[in-house]
Amino acid sequence: MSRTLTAAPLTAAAFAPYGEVIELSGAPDKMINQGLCGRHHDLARLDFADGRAGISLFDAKARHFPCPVEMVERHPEGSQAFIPVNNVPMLVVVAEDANGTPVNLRAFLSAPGQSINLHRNTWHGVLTPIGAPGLYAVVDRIGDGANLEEFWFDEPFVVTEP
Ligand SMILES: NC(=O)N[C@@H](O)C(=O)O
Ligand code: NI
Repeated sequence: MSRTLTAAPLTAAAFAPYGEVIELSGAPDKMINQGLCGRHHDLARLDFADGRAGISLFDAKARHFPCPVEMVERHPEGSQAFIPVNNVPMLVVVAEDANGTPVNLRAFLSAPGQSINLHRNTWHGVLTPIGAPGLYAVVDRIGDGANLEEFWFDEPFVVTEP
């Protein structure tokens, strides 16, 4: 089985089974602040079981293509959003679940200005900036109990650029 994936440009439609792409698209839902700000409202489905939303900062090392992917993980108790502070693109790897095993991996490369929100319990690669600085705000669940399930591949996948 080929262990090479080619990253595709990230689009809301292609990513829909896994989460939302948070980006400006069309006119704002509402003008606020005396007409000086457009509000693009409620762009992602946040979901936190038995916990609360938290905002953290991830300062991640830069990666580059071809990029090995040794594992994917998921958060059974909550969604997770990655918001670039410096507009640095990220490699987003996601997969379907087959009875606890990730299958049909897909790789996307975000464009500057794009953020993502991963739906609860969705297999994904860890935050992977393609460039520096890899500073991202992360909105995810803060709460008790385990919220991280990892799956390590016997042989890494390798993701090539679009
Ligand atoms: N483990 C952790 O906090 N980070 C991961 O959830 C990730 O998706 O990067
Ligand atoms: Ni995660």
